[in-house]
Amino acid sequence: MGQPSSREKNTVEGEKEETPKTIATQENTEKQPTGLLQRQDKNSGKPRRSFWVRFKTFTFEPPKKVIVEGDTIRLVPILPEPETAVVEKDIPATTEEFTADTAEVPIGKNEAESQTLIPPEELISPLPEAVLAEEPVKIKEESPVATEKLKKGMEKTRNRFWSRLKGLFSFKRGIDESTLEELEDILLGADIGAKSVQKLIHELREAWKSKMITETSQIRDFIKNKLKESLRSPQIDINYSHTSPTVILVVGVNGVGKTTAIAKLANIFIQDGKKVMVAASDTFRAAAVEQLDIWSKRIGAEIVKHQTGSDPAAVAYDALEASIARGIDVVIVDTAGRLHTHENLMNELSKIKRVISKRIPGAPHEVLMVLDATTGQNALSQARMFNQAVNVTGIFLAKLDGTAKGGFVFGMRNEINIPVKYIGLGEKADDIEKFDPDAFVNALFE
Ligand SMILES: Nc1nc2c(ncn2[C@@H]2O[C@H](COP(=O)(O)OP(=O)(O)OP(=O)(O)O)[C@@H](O)[C@H]2O)c(=O)[nH]1
Repeated sequence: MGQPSSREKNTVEGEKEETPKTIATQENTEKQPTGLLQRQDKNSGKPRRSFWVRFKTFTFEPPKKVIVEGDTIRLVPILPEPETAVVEKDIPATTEEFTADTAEVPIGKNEAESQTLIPPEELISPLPEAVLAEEPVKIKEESPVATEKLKKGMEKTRNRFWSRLKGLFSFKRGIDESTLEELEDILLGADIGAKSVQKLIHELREAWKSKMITETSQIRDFIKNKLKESLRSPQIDINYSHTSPTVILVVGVNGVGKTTAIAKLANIFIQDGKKVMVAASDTFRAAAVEQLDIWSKRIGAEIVKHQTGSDPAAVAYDALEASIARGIDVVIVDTAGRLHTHENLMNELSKIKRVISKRIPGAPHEVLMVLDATTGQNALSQARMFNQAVNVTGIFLAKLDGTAKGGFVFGMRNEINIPVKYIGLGEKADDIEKFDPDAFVNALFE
Protein backbone atom coordinates (compact mmCIF):
# COMPACT_ATOMS: atom_id res chain seq x y z
CA MET A 1 0.00 0.00 0.00
CA GLY A 2 1.42 3.39 -0.92
CA GLN A 3 0.53 6.83 0.31
CA PRO A 4 -3.15 7.68 0.15
CA SER A 5 -3.99 9.84 -2.84
CA SER A 6 -5.35 13.33 -2.28
CA ARG A 7 -8.75 11.99 -3.38
CA GLU A 8 -8.75 9.75 -0.34
CA LYS A 9 -7.84 12.49 2.11
CA ASN A 10 -10.57 14.21 4.04
CA THR A 11 -11.49 17.83 3.43
CA VAL A 12 -9.30 19.20 6.20
CA GLU A 13 -6.26 17.46 4.76
CA GLY A 14 -7.25 18.74 1.34
CA GLU A 15 -7.17 22.23 2.86
CA LYS A 16 -3.59 21.75 3.91
CA GLU A 17 -2.47 20.79 0.41
CA GLU A 18 -0.13 23.44 -0.92
CA THR A 19 -1.76 23.87 -4.32
CA PRO A 20 -5.23 22.35 -4.30
CA LYS A 21 -6.20 23.60 -7.78
CA THR A 22 -3.09 22.13 -9.38
CA ILE A 23 -3.52 18.87 -7.53
CA ALA A 24 -7.02 18.43 -8.87
CA THR A 25 -5.70 19.09 -12.36
CA GLN A 26 -2.74 16.76 -12.04
CA GLU A 27 -4.94 13.98 -10.75
CA ASN A 28 -7.21 14.40 -13.68
CA THR A 29 -4.27 14.50 -16.05
CA GLU A 30 -2.61 11.42 -14.68
CA LYS A 31 -5.63 9.23 -14.07
CA GLN A 32 -7.47 10.08 -17.23
CA PRO A 33 -9.26 7.11 -18.80
CA THR A 34 -8.76 6.68 -22.51
CA GLY A 35 -12.46 6.14 -23.12
CA LEU A 36 -15.71 7.49 -21.78
CA LEU A 37 -17.01 4.03 -21.03
CA GLN A 38 -14.15 3.26 -18.65
CA ARG A 39 -15.49 4.10 -15.19
CA GLN A 40 -13.40 1.77 -13.05
CA ASP A 41 -10.04 2.36 -11.48
CA LYS A 42 -7.42 0.61 -13.63
CA ASN A 43 -5.42 -0.82 -10.71
CA SER A 44 -7.99 -1.59 -8.05
CA GLY A 45 -10.93 -2.37 -10.33
CA LYS A 46 -13.10 -0.37 -7.91
CA PRO A 47 -15.60 2.12 -9.28
CA ARG A 48 -14.11 5.58 -9.81
CA ARG A 49 -15.35 8.39 -7.62
CA SER A 50 -17.76 10.82 -9.17
CA PHE A 51 -16.74 14.35 -10.11
CA TRP A 52 -18.61 15.82 -7.17
CA VAL A 53 -16.87 13.63 -4.65
CA ARG A 54 -13.57 14.84 -6.14
CA PHE A 55 -15.00 18.35 -6.35
CA LYS A 56 -15.04 18.58 -2.58
CA THR A 57 -11.24 18.32 -2.53
CA PHE A 58 -11.09 21.81 -3.93
CA THR A 59 -14.26 23.08 -2.28
CA PHE A 60 -12.32 24.35 0.69
CA GLU A 61 -9.36 26.39 -0.39
CA PRO A 62 -7.17 28.86 1.41
CA PRO A 63 -7.90 32.55 0.73
CA LYS A 64 -5.98 34.05 -2.18
CA LYS A 65 -4.25 37.27 -3.04
CA VAL A 66 -4.02 38.82 -6.49
CA ILE A 67 -0.56 38.84 -8.07
CA VAL A 68 0.08 40.95 -11.16
CA GLU A 69 3.04 39.74 -13.23
CA GLY A 70 3.57 41.57 -16.49
CA ASP A 71 0.60 40.74 -18.71
CA THR A 72 -0.92 38.14 -16.43
CA ILE A 73 -3.05 38.46 -13.32
CA ARG A 74 -3.38 35.44 -11.11
CA LEU A 75 -4.68 34.43 -7.72
CA VAL A 76 -2.13 32.90 -5.39
CA PRO A 77 -3.23 30.98 -2.28
CA ILE A 78 -2.24 32.59 1.03
CA LEU A 79 -1.10 29.51 2.88
CA PRO A 80 -1.24 29.38 6.67
CA GLU A 81 1.83 28.25 8.64
CA PRO A 82 1.34 24.50 9.18
CA GLU A 83 1.43 24.73 12.99
CA THR A 84 -1.04 27.62 13.20
CA ALA A 85 -3.46 26.44 10.49
CA VAL A 86 -7.05 26.52 11.78
CA VAL A 87 -9.28 25.35 8.99
CA GLU A 88 -12.56 26.15 10.74
CA LYS A 89 -11.59 29.83 10.89
CA ASP A 90 -12.22 30.23 7.15
CA ILE A 91 -15.44 28.25 6.99
CA PRO A 92 -18.67 30.00 8.04
CA ALA A 93 -21.01 28.22 10.43
CA THR A 94 -23.43 27.36 7.61
CA THR A 95 -20.85 25.20 5.88
CA GLU A 96 -22.15 21.79 4.92
CA GLU A 97 -20.03 18.81 3.91
CA PHE A 98 -20.48 16.81 0.75
CA THR A 99 -21.03 13.19 1.46
CA ALA A 100 -20.64 10.29 -0.90
CA ASP A 101 -24.39 9.71 -0.53
CA THR A 102 -25.47 13.17 -1.53
CA ALA A 103 -22.70 14.00 -3.96
CA GLU A 104 -24.21 11.99 -6.83
CA VAL A 105 -27.66 13.57 -6.62
CA PRO A 106 -28.01 16.13 -9.41
CA ILE A 107 -29.78 19.36 -8.69
CA GLY A 108 -32.87 19.48 -10.84
CA LYS A 109 -34.04 22.68 -12.45
CA ASN A 110 -37.29 22.75 -10.50
CA GLU A 111 -35.61 22.29 -7.18
CA ALA A 112 -33.18 25.06 -7.98
CA GLU A 113 -35.93 27.37 -9.12
CA SER A 114 -38.06 26.81 -6.03
CA GLN A 115 -35.63 28.99 -4.06
CA THR A 116 -37.11 32.21 -2.68
CA LEU A 117 -36.34 35.10 -4.97
CA ILE A 118 -35.61 38.47 -3.44
CA PRO A 119 -37.69 41.03 -5.36
CA PRO A 120 -35.33 43.11 -7.50
CA GLU A 121 -36.58 46.37 -5.96
CA GLU A 122 -35.28 45.17 -2.60
CA LEU A 123 -31.90 44.39 -4.04
CA ILE A 124 -30.96 47.84 -5.23
CA SER A 125 -32.04 51.41 -5.43
CA PRO A 126 -33.57 52.45 -8.79
CA LEU A 127 -31.29 53.77 -11.53
CA PRO A 128 -31.97 56.00 -14.57
CA GLU A 129 -34.29 54.87 -17.38
CA ALA A 130 -33.25 52.44 -20.08
CA VAL A 131 -31.31 53.68 -23.09
CA LEU A 132 -31.50 50.97 -25.73
CA ALA A 133 -29.06 50.71 -28.60
CA GLU A 134 -30.89 50.68 -31.95
CA GLU A 135 -28.48 48.69 -34.13
CA PRO A 136 -27.96 44.95 -33.62
CA VAL A 137 -24.37 44.07 -32.77
CA LYS A 138 -22.40 42.99 -35.88
CA ILE A 139 -20.66 39.62 -35.90
CA LYS A 140 -17.19 39.47 -37.44
CA GLU A 141 -16.43 36.68 -39.94
CA GLU A 142 -13.45 34.48 -39.11
CA SER A 143 -11.08 32.66 -41.44
CA PRO A 144 -11.05 28.84 -41.21
CA VAL A 145 -7.25 28.83 -41.63
CA ALA A 146 -5.39 27.93 -38.45
CA THR A 147 -3.60 31.01 -37.16
CA GLU A 148 -0.05 30.87 -35.85
CA LYS A 149 -1.43 31.39 -32.34
CA LEU A 150 -3.78 28.45 -32.72
CA LYS A 151 -1.05 26.24 -34.17
CA LYS A 152 1.34 27.17 -31.37
CA GLY A 153 -1.34 26.76 -28.69
CA MET A 154 -2.22 23.32 -29.99
CA GLU A 155 1.35 22.12 -30.29
CA LYS A 156 1.10 19.59 -27.45
CA THR A 157 -2.19 18.14 -28.67
CA ARG A 158 -0.90 17.99 -32.24
CA ASN A 159 2.25 16.16 -31.17
CA ARG A 160 0.22 13.55 -29.37
CA PHE A 161 -2.33 13.20 -32.15
CA TRP A 162 -0.63 13.75 -35.45
CA SER A 163 2.88 12.48 -34.68
CA ARG A 164 1.48 8.98 -34.16
CA LEU A 165 -1.12 9.19 -36.88
CA LYS A 166 1.23 10.30 -39.64
CA GLY A 167 3.23 7.07 -39.33
CA LEU A 168 0.15 5.29 -40.59
CA PHE A 169 -0.03 7.45 -43.70
CA SER A 170 3.67 7.77 -44.43
CA PHE A 171 3.67 5.22 -47.26
CA LYS A 172 0.94 3.92 -49.52
CA ARG A 173 -0.49 0.56 -48.60
CA GLY A 174 -3.83 -1.14 -48.79
CA ILE A 175 -6.28 -1.02 -45.89
CA ASP A 176 -7.08 -4.09 -43.83
CA GLU A 177 -8.56 -4.80 -40.39
CA SER A 178 -5.19 -4.34 -38.70
CA THR A 179 -4.98 -0.81 -40.14
CA LEU A 180 -8.33 0.01 -38.56
CA GLU A 181 -7.24 -1.49 -35.23
CA GLU A 182 -4.02 0.51 -35.29
CA LEU A 183 -5.96 3.65 -36.08
CA GLU A 184 -8.46 2.95 -33.31
CA ASP A 185 -5.63 2.68 -30.75
CA ILE A 186 -4.08 5.94 -31.91
CA LEU A 187 -7.40 7.80 -31.76
CA LEU A 188 -8.19 6.43 -28.30
CA GLY A 189 -4.77 7.58 -27.12
CA ALA A 190 -5.56 11.07 -28.42
CA ASP A 191 -8.43 11.56 -25.91
CA ILE A 192 -11.07 11.69 -28.60
CA GLY A 193 -13.32 9.55 -26.44
CA ALA A 194 -14.50 5.99 -26.87
CA LYS A 195 -17.86 6.79 -28.47
CA SER A 196 -16.39 9.21 -31.00
CA VAL A 197 -13.66 6.75 -31.93
CA GLN A 198 -16.17 3.92 -32.38
CA LYS A 199 -18.26 6.13 -34.65
CA LEU A 200 -15.25 7.22 -36.67
CA ILE A 201 -13.93 3.69 -37.13
CA HIS A 202 -17.40 2.45 -38.08
CA GLU A 203 -17.71 5.14 -40.76
CA LEU A 204 -14.23 4.40 -42.02
CA ARG A 205 -14.94 0.68 -42.23
CA GLU A 206 -18.11 1.37 -44.22
CA ALA A 207 -16.20 3.64 -46.60
CA TRP A 208 -13.49 1.00 -47.04
CA LYS A 209 -15.99 -1.83 -47.63
CA SER A 210 -17.85 0.22 -50.22
CA LYS A 211 -14.45 0.93 -51.86
CA MET A 212 -14.85 4.65 -51.35
CA ILE A 213 -11.37 4.57 -49.86
CA THR A 214 -8.82 1.89 -50.63
CA GLU A 215 -5.42 3.18 -49.43
CA THR A 216 -4.05 4.43 -46.12
CA SER A 217 -3.11 7.71 -47.77
CA GLN A 218 -6.85 8.47 -48.20
CA ILE A 219 -7.62 7.95 -44.52
CA ARG A 220 -6.11 11.29 -43.52
CA ASP A 221 -8.59 13.43 -45.43
CA PHE A 222 -11.45 11.12 -44.55
CA ILE A 223 -10.77 11.52 -40.82
CA LYS A 224 -10.15 15.25 -41.16
CA ASN A 225 -13.51 15.79 -42.81
CA LYS A 226 -15.38 13.62 -40.34
CA LEU A 227 -13.80 15.43 -37.40
CA LYS A 228 -14.70 18.82 -38.88
CA GLU A 229 -18.28 17.71 -39.49
CA SER A 230 -18.59 16.47 -35.91
CA LEU A 231 -17.73 19.90 -34.49
CA ARG A 232 -19.82 22.11 -36.75
CA SER A 233 -22.78 23.86 -35.20
CA PRO A 234 -25.23 26.52 -36.30
CA GLN A 235 -24.73 28.26 -32.92
CA ILE A 236 -20.98 28.68 -33.00
CA ASP A 237 -21.18 32.49 -32.55
CA ILE A 238 -22.18 34.30 -29.41
CA ASN A 239 -25.93 34.71 -29.43
CA TYR A 240 -25.94 38.51 -29.61
CA SER A 241 -29.13 40.31 -28.67
CA HIS A 242 -30.72 42.61 -31.24
CA THR A 243 -31.14 45.21 -28.53
CA SER A 244 -28.29 46.06 -26.17
CA PRO A 245 -27.12 44.87 -23.82
CA THR A 246 -26.24 41.32 -24.72
CA VAL A 247 -25.91 39.52 -21.40
CA ILE A 248 -23.39 36.70 -21.00
CA LEU A 249 -23.48 34.64 -17.83
CA VAL A 250 -20.16 32.91 -17.19
CA VAL A 251 -20.08 29.78 -15.03
CA GLY A 252 -17.54 27.09 -14.12
CA VAL A 253 -15.75 25.59 -11.15
CA ASN A 254 -12.97 27.57 -9.51
CA GLY A 255 -9.53 27.53 -11.01
CA VAL A 256 -10.59 26.64 -14.55
CA GLY A 257 -9.65 30.10 -15.85
CA LYS A 258 -13.01 31.84 -15.52
CA THR A 259 -11.76 35.31 -14.60
CA THR A 260 -9.11 35.23 -17.30
CA ALA A 261 -11.72 34.05 -19.82
CA ILE A 262 -13.98 36.98 -18.89
CA ALA A 263 -11.10 39.40 -19.36
CA LYS A 264 -10.26 37.86 -22.75
CA LEU A 265 -13.87 38.02 -23.92
CA ALA A 266 -14.27 41.60 -22.73
CA ASN A 267 -11.05 42.48 -24.50
CA ILE A 268 -12.15 41.16 -27.90
CA PHE A 269 -15.57 42.83 -27.60
CA ILE A 270 -13.86 46.13 -26.75
CA GLN A 271 -11.47 45.74 -29.67
CA ASP A 272 -14.54 45.19 -31.80
CA GLY A 273 -15.80 48.64 -30.74
CA LYS A 274 -18.31 47.51 -28.13
CA LYS A 275 -18.85 49.00 -24.69
CA VAL A 276 -18.40 46.27 -22.12
CA MET A 277 -19.33 45.98 -18.46
CA VAL A 278 -18.46 43.14 -16.11
CA ALA A 279 -20.51 42.22 -13.06
CA ALA A 280 -18.43 40.88 -10.18
CA SER A 281 -21.02 38.37 -8.98
CA ASP A 282 -18.43 36.06 -7.44
CA THR A 283 -18.90 37.74 -4.08
CA PHE A 284 -17.67 34.66 -2.24
CA ARG A 285 -14.05 35.82 -2.15
CA ALA A 286 -12.65 39.33 -2.07
CA ALA A 287 -9.67 38.33 -4.21
CA ALA A 288 -11.97 37.27 -7.07
CA VAL A 289 -13.49 40.77 -7.22
CA GLU A 290 -10.06 42.35 -6.94
CA GLN A 291 -8.70 40.22 -9.80
CA LEU A 292 -11.64 41.17 -12.03
CA ASP A 293 -11.22 44.81 -11.05
CA ILE A 294 -7.57 44.84 -12.12
CA TRP A 295 -8.39 43.15 -15.44
CA SER A 296 -11.26 45.59 -16.11
CA LYS A 297 -9.04 48.62 -15.59
CA ARG A 298 -6.36 47.13 -17.80
CA ILE A 299 -8.63 46.36 -20.76
CA GLY A 300 -11.02 49.29 -20.39
CA ALA A 301 -14.22 47.56 -19.27
CA GLU A 302 -16.63 49.01 -16.74
CA ILE A 303 -17.23 47.03 -13.58
CA VAL A 304 -20.07 46.75 -11.08
CA LYS A 305 -19.02 45.28 -7.75
CA HIS A 306 -20.41 45.00 -4.25
CA GLN A 307 -18.85 44.00 -0.97
CA THR A 308 -17.62 40.46 -0.38
CA GLY A 309 -20.47 38.28 0.83
CA SER A 310 -23.22 40.39 -0.71
CA ASP A 311 -25.97 38.88 -2.86
CA PRO A 312 -24.48 37.94 -6.27
CA ALA A 313 -27.91 38.28 -7.93
CA ALA A 314 -28.08 41.87 -6.66
CA VAL A 315 -24.71 42.61 -8.28
CA ALA A 316 -25.97 41.20 -11.58
CA TYR A 317 -29.18 43.22 -11.32
CA ASP A 318 -27.25 46.41 -10.56
CA ALA A 319 -25.00 45.78 -13.54
CA LEU A 320 -28.00 45.38 -15.85
CA GLU A 321 -29.55 48.62 -14.63
CA ALA A 322 -26.28 50.49 -15.00
CA SER A 323 -25.58 48.98 -18.43
CA ILE A 324 -28.99 50.04 -19.73
CA ALA A 325 -28.50 53.54 -18.35
CA ARG A 326 -25.04 53.86 -19.91
CA GLY A 327 -25.68 52.25 -23.29
CA ILE A 328 -23.41 49.28 -22.69
CA ASP A 329 -23.33 46.68 -25.51
CA VAL A 330 -22.23 43.58 -23.63
CA VAL A 331 -22.55 42.70 -19.94
CA ILE A 332 -20.46 39.76 -18.73
CA VAL A 333 -21.54 38.34 -15.39
CA ASP A 334 -18.89 36.50 -13.38
CA THR A 335 -20.10 33.90 -10.88
CA ALA A 336 -18.64 31.88 -8.03
CA GLY A 337 -16.99 28.59 -8.92
CA ARG A 338 -17.54 27.11 -5.52
CA LEU A 339 -19.65 27.67 -2.43
CA HIS A 340 -19.98 25.70 0.76
CA THR A 341 -21.85 23.01 -1.11
CA HIS A 342 -22.55 22.05 -4.68
CA GLU A 343 -26.27 22.53 -3.99
CA ASN A 344 -25.74 26.09 -2.77
CA LEU A 345 -23.70 26.86 -5.84
CA MET A 346 -26.30 25.53 -8.27
CA ASN A 347 -29.10 27.36 -6.43
CA GLU A 348 -27.14 30.58 -6.51
CA LEU A 349 -26.46 30.30 -10.24
CA SER A 350 -30.14 29.56 -10.94
CA LYS A 351 -31.15 32.58 -8.90
CA ILE A 352 -28.73 34.90 -10.73
CA LYS A 353 -30.12 33.63 -14.02
CA ARG A 354 -33.73 34.21 -12.91
CA VAL A 355 -32.98 37.74 -11.74
CA ILE A 356 -31.29 38.54 -15.05
CA SER A 357 -34.20 37.26 -17.14
CA LYS A 358 -36.70 39.06 -14.95
CA ARG A 359 -34.96 42.38 -15.61
CA ILE A 360 -34.24 41.73 -19.31
CA PRO A 361 -36.61 39.16 -20.85
CA GLY A 362 -34.65 36.74 -23.03
CA ALA A 363 -31.43 37.35 -21.11
CA PRO A 364 -28.96 35.93 -20.40
CA HIS A 365 -28.49 35.52 -24.13
CA GLU A 366 -25.55 33.24 -23.58
CA VAL A 367 -24.57 30.98 -20.67
CA LEU A 368 -20.91 30.26 -21.23
CA MET A 369 -19.28 27.53 -19.22
CA VAL A 370 -15.52 27.72 -18.81
CA LEU A 371 -13.81 24.33 -18.85
CA ASP A 372 -10.16 23.59 -18.22
CA ALA A 373 -8.86 21.62 -21.22
CA THR A 374 -6.13 20.05 -19.08
CA THR A 375 -8.76 18.05 -17.19
CA GLY A 376 -9.71 16.22 -20.40
CA GLN A 377 -12.76 13.99 -20.19
CA ASN A 378 -13.46 14.98 -16.56
CA ALA A 379 -14.64 18.35 -17.80
CA LEU A 380 -17.65 16.49 -19.20
CA SER A 381 -19.06 15.77 -15.73
CA GLN A 382 -18.76 19.45 -14.84
CA ALA A 383 -20.55 20.49 -18.01
CA ARG A 384 -23.42 18.07 -17.34
CA MET A 385 -23.92 19.31 -13.77
CA PHE A 386 -23.91 22.99 -14.66
CA ASN A 387 -26.08 22.36 -17.70
CA GLN A 388 -28.79 20.90 -15.46
CA ALA A 389 -28.88 24.02 -13.31
CA VAL A 390 -28.46 26.85 -15.82
CA ASN A 391 -28.77 25.38 -19.33
CA VAL A 392 -25.31 26.05 -20.75
CA THR A 393 -25.36 27.41 -24.32
CA GLY A 394 -21.64 27.44 -25.09
CA ILE A 395 -18.24 26.30 -23.87
CA PHE A 396 -15.16 28.45 -23.34
CA LEU A 397 -12.32 25.96 -23.42
CA ALA A 398 -9.45 27.45 -21.41
CA LYS A 399 -5.81 26.36 -21.19
CA LEU A 400 -5.76 24.48 -24.48
CA ASP A 401 -2.12 25.53 -24.78
CA GLY A 402 -1.21 23.65 -21.62
CA THR A 403 -2.43 20.22 -22.59
CA ALA A 404 -1.94 17.36 -25.03
CA LYS A 405 -5.55 16.36 -24.38
CA GLY A 406 -7.21 18.85 -26.74
CA GLY A 407 -8.71 15.91 -28.64
CA PHE A 408 -11.35 15.61 -25.93
CA VAL A 409 -13.25 18.41 -27.72
CA PHE A 410 -14.58 15.75 -30.12
CA GLY A 411 -15.74 13.43 -27.35
CA MET A 412 -17.30 16.33 -25.52
CA ARG A 413 -19.27 17.32 -28.58
CA ASN A 414 -20.42 13.76 -29.05
CA GLU A 415 -21.46 13.38 -25.42
CA ILE A 416 -23.01 16.75 -24.67
CA ASN A 417 -24.45 18.74 -27.48
CA ILE A 418 -23.01 22.09 -26.39
CA PRO A 419 -20.82 23.90 -28.93
CA VAL A 420 -17.36 25.21 -28.04
CA LYS A 421 -17.45 28.95 -28.81
CA TYR A 422 -14.07 30.23 -27.66
CA ILE A 423 -10.72 28.75 -26.76
CA GLY A 424 -8.07 30.08 -24.37
CA LEU A 425 -4.49 29.69 -25.54
CA GLY A 426 -2.46 31.39 -22.82
CA GLU A 427 -2.57 33.68 -19.82
CA LYS A 428 -2.68 37.05 -21.59
CA ALA A 429 -5.82 38.99 -22.54
CA ASP A 430 -5.31 38.39 -26.24
CA ASP A 431 -4.62 34.66 -25.91
CA ILE A 432 -8.09 33.83 -27.15
CA GLU A 433 -9.58 32.59 -30.42
CA LYS A 434 -13.12 32.23 -31.58
CA PHE A 435 -13.60 28.49 -32.04
CA ASP A 436 -13.59 27.46 -35.67
CA PRO A 437 -14.02 23.69 -36.24
CA ASP A 438 -12.19 23.72 -39.58
CA ALA A 439 -9.26 25.75 -38.26
CA PHE A 440 -9.14 23.59 -35.13
CA VAL A 441 -8.96 20.33 -37.09
CA ASN A 442 -6.48 21.82 -39.56
CA ALA A 443 -4.26 22.82 -36.65
CA LEU A 444 -4.30 19.21 -35.47
CA PHE A 445 -2.94 17.94 -38.76
CA GLU A 446 -0.54 20.71 -39.81
N1 LIG B 1 -1.77 28.48 -19.97
C1 LIG B 1 -2.95 29.05 -19.72
N2 LIG B 1 -3.24 29.47 -18.48
C2 LIG B 1 -4.45 30.04 -18.26
C3 LIG B 1 -5.41 30.17 -19.29
N3 LIG B 1 -6.52 30.75 -18.74
C4 LIG B 1 -6.23 30.97 -17.44
N4 LIG B 1 -5.00 30.55 -17.13
C5 LIG B 1 -4.33 30.59 -15.83
O1 LIG B 1 -5.03 29.74 -14.95
C6 LIG B 1 -5.00 30.25 -13.63
C7 LIG B 1 -6.42 30.37 -13.10
O2 LIG B 1 -7.11 31.32 -13.88
P1 LIG B 1 -8.27 32.22 -13.27
O3 LIG B 1 -8.80 33.04 -14.40
O4 LIG B 1 -7.85 32.90 -12.04
O5 LIG B 1 -9.30 31.07 -12.94
P2 LIG B 1 -10.66 31.18 -12.14
O6 LIG B 1 -11.51 30.07 -12.66
O7 LIG B 1 -11.21 32.53 -12.18
O8 LIG B 1 -10.11 30.82 -10.71
P3 LIG B 1 -10.70 31.22 -9.29
O9 LIG B 1 -10.82 32.71 -9.30
O10 LIG B 1 -9.70 30.67 -8.33
O11 LIG B 1 -12.02 30.55 -9.22
C8 LIG B 1 -4.28 31.58 -13.73
O12 LIG B 1 -2.94 31.39 -13.37
C9 LIG B 1 -4.38 31.96 -15.19
O13 LIG B 1 -3.34 32.78 -15.63
C10 LIG B 1 -5.08 29.68 -20.61
O14 LIG B 1 -5.86 29.71 -21.58
N5 LIG B 1 -3.84 29.13 -20.76
